[in-house]
Amino acid sequence: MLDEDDDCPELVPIDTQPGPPVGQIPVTIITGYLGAGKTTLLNYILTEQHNKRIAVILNEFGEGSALEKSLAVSQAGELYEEWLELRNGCLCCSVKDNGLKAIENLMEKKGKFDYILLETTGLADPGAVASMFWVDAELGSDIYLDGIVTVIDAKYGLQRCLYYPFRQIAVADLTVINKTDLVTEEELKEVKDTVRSASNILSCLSSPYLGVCRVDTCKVYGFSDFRSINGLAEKLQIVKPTRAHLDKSILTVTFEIAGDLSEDALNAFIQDLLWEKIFCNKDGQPMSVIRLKGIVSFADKGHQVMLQGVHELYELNETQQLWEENLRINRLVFIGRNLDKDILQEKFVSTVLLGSEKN
Ligand SMILES: Nc1nc2c(ncn2[C@@H]2O[C@H](COP(=O)(O)OP(=O)(O)OP(=O)(O)O)[C@@H](O)[C@H]2O)c(=O)[nH]1
Ligand SMILES: [Zn+2]
Repeated sequence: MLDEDDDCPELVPIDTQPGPPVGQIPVTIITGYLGAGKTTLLNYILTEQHNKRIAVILNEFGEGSALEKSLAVSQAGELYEEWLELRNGCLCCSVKDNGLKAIENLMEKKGKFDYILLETTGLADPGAVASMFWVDAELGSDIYLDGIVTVIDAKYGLQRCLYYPFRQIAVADLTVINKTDLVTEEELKEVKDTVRSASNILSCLSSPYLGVCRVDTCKVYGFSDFRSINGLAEKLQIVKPTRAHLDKSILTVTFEIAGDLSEDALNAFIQDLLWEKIFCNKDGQPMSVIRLKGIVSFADKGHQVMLQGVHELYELNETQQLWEENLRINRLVFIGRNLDKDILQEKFVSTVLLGSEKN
């Protein structure tokens, strides 16, 4: 059961709020750093009984886009239907035109929705995404910004004084502190204090595990009762970005390799990478992985296995998805610093891929 945090302020109606625009569709932005639990929250909302037509838009970008898309599909089955593709990969510059067009196309194809949920990439500045909605409000669009939900990883989210999480908290209408199962009460308190100091959030929730606990989904969308677009504009004024663009030191490496893997060797590879940090790039700097995703094939398993990693934590779970006959392609996405594709791929092939020693 998800506890509403007693210490957090109650939802308070904003006096000057104009009320939800009549006949328009609310968009809720779900943001949060790499691996915080955004997709887990989305999956939860979508599988919950709600009698609402909810469209989901994933804002993926960069080199790993196609791969990440396919990973999201396998994770969520048929729930995800549309992706917001950004041509030049930089959210701040390109979202305004592309984003609205993607949403309007989606509605043309699928009819009207009750709600639209938009998951931003972990490195997105949600303010840039949000601003496209209020600018457009004046132009009479069919959609309007309902609110911003920020998911915080209680274990890793605030640890490293990261820039993006703070900005993401600052613009949030609702902060969901996730992964509280991974921290002590004291650590959780620290996270809550930090979240509060970084924002004037209307409400915050903490979730022991979004994947299994019940989130009161009404709190995650349907903000229009208590917030206004003007309020957001004001908040964004206060938290003007000091860096306009994505963190360039964070790289994405992806590769695809056909064949079966040794499960033990894969575990050893991941542990060397995430725990021992023994892999270095060509300049001798240790690779540091923030996020790891993959679909992998083990010889004795007919189903695809999903790999998920966030900092030092990782898990391998068998999915419902069967491999096609003779078409087993391992797909991996690494996001982090000092990553070198050639070195990672060579190490992976030589140590993890079965039969590679014969090649
Ligand atoms: N222990 C624990 N793990 C969680 C919880 N919520 C999510 N996870 C795990 O965290 C990992 C990342 O979750 P996602 O929902 O994919 O995170 P995300 O924010 O969508 O990730 P990106 O889109 O890659 O930035 C997965 O392995 C989840 O199973 C939680 O409450 N507790
Ligand atoms: Zn996600």
